[in-house]
Amino acid sequence: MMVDSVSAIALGSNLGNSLEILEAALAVLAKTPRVLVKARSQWYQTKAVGPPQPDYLNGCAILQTTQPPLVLLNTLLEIEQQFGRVRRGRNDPRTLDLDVLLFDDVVLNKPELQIPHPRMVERAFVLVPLAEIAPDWIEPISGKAIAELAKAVDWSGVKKLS
Ligand SMILES: Nc1ncnc2c1ncn2[C@@H]1O[C@H](COP(=O)(O)OP(=O)(O)OP(=O)(O)O)[C@@H](O)[C@H]1O
Ligand SMILES: Nc1nc2c(c(=O)[nH]1)N=C(CO)CN2
Repeated sequence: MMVDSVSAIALGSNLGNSLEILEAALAVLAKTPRVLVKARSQWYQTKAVGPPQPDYLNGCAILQTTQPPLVLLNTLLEIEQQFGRVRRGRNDPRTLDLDVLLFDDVVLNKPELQIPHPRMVERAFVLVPLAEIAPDWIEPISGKAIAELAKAVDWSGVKKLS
């Protein structure tokens, strides 16, 4: 029997027409077999974390899926490629970045997939949009709710797209 799981994902873009790319990526996800888009946050304009580069647009979505974690990761990587992401170094500008943040209460530590996303708890550009749509979800490593984690980070680089 296939059991549905719930996953939180992060979307980001800082190259090209980011708003169009992010909307199109969500549309592709919504048409993907065995994936339902249950909720989506607003888009946020965020100061780039890491080396100097253009601001990002970031947002989050909640998916219901029967795809296991590694299959979902592959789905996301395929969509990234569809939107022309050229992989350079970590933290380089990108047309589309899709990350798995949470997957039920799974903790996974494979080289190709870490869940929860190890850097999510320190990233306002993830926690602020995620708190909009999943404030009560407990991040299983810290044991803290997303709303609580969001309160603990600096929101100054994150503003709702008007
Ligand atoms: N939770 C996860 N979500 C997405 N990719 C992950 C995750 N955990 C590990 N990875 C691996 O990370 C690889 C590189 O990801 P990517 O280039 O998007 O990193 P990044 O976005 O530059 O950095 P960051 O992970 O800090 O956001 C992916 O190919 C994937 O195998
Ligand atoms: N504001 C912001 N900064 C980043 C982002 C991102 O999505 N938004 N992604 C990064 C690498 O994944 C590095 N820095």
